[in-house]
Amino acid sequence: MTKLEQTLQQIKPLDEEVMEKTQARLDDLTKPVGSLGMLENIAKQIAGITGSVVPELPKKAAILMAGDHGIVKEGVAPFPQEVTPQMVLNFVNGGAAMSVLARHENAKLYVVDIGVASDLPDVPNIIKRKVAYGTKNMAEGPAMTYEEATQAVEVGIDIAEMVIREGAGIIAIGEMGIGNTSPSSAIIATYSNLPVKNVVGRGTGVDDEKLKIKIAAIEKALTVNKPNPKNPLDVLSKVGGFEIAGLTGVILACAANRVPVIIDGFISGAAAVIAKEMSPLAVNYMLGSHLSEEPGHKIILDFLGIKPILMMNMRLGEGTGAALAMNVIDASLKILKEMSTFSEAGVSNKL
Ligand SMILES: Cc1cc2ncn([C@H]3O[C@H](COP(=O)(O)O)[C@@H](O)[C@H]3O)c2cc1C
Ligand SMILES: O=C(O)c1cccnc1
Repeated sequence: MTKLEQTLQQIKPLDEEVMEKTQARLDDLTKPVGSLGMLENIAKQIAGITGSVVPELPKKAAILMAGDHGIVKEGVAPFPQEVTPQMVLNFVNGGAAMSVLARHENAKLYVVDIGVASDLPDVPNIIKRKVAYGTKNMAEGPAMTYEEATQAVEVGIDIAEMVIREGAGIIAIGEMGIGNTSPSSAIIATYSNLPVKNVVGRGTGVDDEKLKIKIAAIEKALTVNKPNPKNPLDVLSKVGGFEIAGLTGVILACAANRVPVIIDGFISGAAAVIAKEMSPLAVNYMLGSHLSEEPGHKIILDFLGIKPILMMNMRLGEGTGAALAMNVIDASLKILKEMSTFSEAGVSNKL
């Protein structure tokens, strides 16, 4: 059995019995039943994931995967491709938005080169697991081979398992890759059955003219490759990306190891769509972090059936929304653990 097959087999439903006990405790805390809304749902979900009625605050980590995209040759992105490796260095040097927010949340940031188109310097803290030097131009043919896509998913599984072994109890996912809103849009178009123009957005800020070029390039990629939605690896290899595939692996490994995984924005969401198609049970292990400004993100969250915690008008990626949501998730676990029950506090319950 391959590592991917093994991981898929290991994914089990949430622990319903534990969740019932957690719900009973939540209902016994000094507040009207359900009045803490999503804070209660999050705590209950994490109880069901971890199998602990009152989970401890988990050690936090973030995994950021970086890869490049052949489709940039079509002119789909306003920034040049060299920004991908430049930002990888910025992440490990501590100056990127995600570096700041991961520090703010006390989450260890793991930065992985899974498919950057150039060689990165030998500096500490870049995890080098390059599958290839960027994807091929999907407007002309498949972005990756089937084997490369499988390998990238398995790199994601490896990295997540390493991070979990190092003690992480919750993992935020993020990405960096100039052009990656295009493969993400292609994935969403495939699974939503909506026209490309309805799922695509401006990414890092294409103007009206470039938006037309972007839509045409994605439409061409779908026509040329005819990804088969029944086979998520086929979709991933034909119109995906290395960092997207890696994040799919991270999500699946989190689900297999009963670790909550926080989904970031549009691109992380596309990875989550593939993970759901590979294992519908994996969705139970996902927490939605925020609603991105990228219009297709709502379509993704609806497809996954998960709710965003925050609305911050953000559209950056990197895992920034997922990191920020950690604050709320910690708060939900503190509510479950630290609030008094009616009897403990001597507060009269509902008549
Ligand atoms: C400086 C910079 C930092 C970023 N951090 C994340 N992204 C985000 O923008 C890219 C996707 O948008 P598009 O498809 O339009 O290229 C990804 O790298 C994503 O993570 C960035 C983009 C830039 C330019
Ligand atoms: O929502 C995201 O993740 C996003 C949106 C635009 C550009 N980069 C990332």
